[in-house]
Amino acid sequence: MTQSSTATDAPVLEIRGLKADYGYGENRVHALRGVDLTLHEGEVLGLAGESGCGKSTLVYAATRLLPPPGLISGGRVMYHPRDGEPVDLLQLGDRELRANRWEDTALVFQGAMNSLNPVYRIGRQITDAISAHRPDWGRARREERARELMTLVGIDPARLRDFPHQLSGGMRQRVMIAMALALEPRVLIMDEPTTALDVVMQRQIVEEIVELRKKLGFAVVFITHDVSLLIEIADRIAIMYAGEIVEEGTAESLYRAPRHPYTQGLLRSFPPLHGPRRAMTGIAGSPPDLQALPAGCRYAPRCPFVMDRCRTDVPALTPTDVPDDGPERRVACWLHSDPDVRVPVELGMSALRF
Ligand SMILES: Nc1ncnc2c1ncn2[C@@H]1O[C@H](COP(=O)(O)OP(=O)(O)OP(=O)(O)O)[C@@H](O)[C@H]1O
Repeated sequence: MTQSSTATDAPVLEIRGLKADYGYGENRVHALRGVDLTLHEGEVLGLAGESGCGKSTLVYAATRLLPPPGLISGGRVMYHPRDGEPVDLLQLGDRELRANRWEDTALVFQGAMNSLNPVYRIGRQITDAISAHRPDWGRARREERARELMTLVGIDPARLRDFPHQLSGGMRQRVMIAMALALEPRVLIMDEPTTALDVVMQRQIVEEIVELRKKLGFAVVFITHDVSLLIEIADRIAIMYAGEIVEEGTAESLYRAPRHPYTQGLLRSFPPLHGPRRAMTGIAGSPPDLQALPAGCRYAPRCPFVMDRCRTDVPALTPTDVPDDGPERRVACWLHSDPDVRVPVELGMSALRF
């Protein structure tokens, strides 16, 4: 868990009722089903869930980068600038949106390192990217900034003269992170930024991002399947299932007492990064087909604690019935929102220790 967080209570991004679909008519898939999520200034917010649960769709929709056939079908994404009134990113015109993008919100996506142009030197690619947003900066200033950025992500600035193929995968991904940080954004979105790298390199880069965040104070949305990694690096975690957030809370509280049976299952699917080894049991079954969702709770068919009500009524994401959890801790599960039902034993989660 992050020890010296720079998080504050001030919201930077407030996602409300966000809905997104893929395709039209009968083939339409509701990939986001009304997501509410707030990112606070300076925090690391982790987003976890199995493949296909909508993590990427959520961040691409929230930044208006959702590629066709994706379509936003409802909701608001309020961005709170440093000065001035909040704006709904979904209502901005193209010009305002371009200005917001990258200056305020930067994105490093899965496999970004492969998007460097193979025929240009790294230095040129960084300075070109800077000049697109800072046309008034002279060449010397742009080059100086490029050197600074390379140092920031732990690469010798002499490598600015290299072509992409002369750098390792980890270095290329660092270059992409450097580019994302070029304009000192307030929000850095990272969609599985280290998936294509070996585990040692993954670990190094994740640690560096957390360090940079402390130094520069930006907020991070970090997407991964690996909830154990998030427990180490995130301030808060949101768990997604079938296009919805099903649990949200501080990393510490989610680790100590995961409330949603899906969160419990995810935690048992990844080895903890520290502490004793334990058996990984995973989650039986697979996520539902988004075109044929079960009635009631979407997780009911896989849930070891399923009750009659779960098969008919959809649970809302609400504060839990456990007084110690506080209002920030929310879960969409009848086990925790119905006062007539007792919370099950924590499935031996207390055996998990760092
Ligand atoms: N181009 C597309 N066309 C149709 N449906 C899509 C498309 N992209 C995504 N989807 C649907 O949206 C759902 C959410 O996908 P998304 O990529 O957001 O999930 P994810 O949680 O980020 O998965 P991963 O971890 O594999 O990246 C998927 O289940 C899929 O059915």
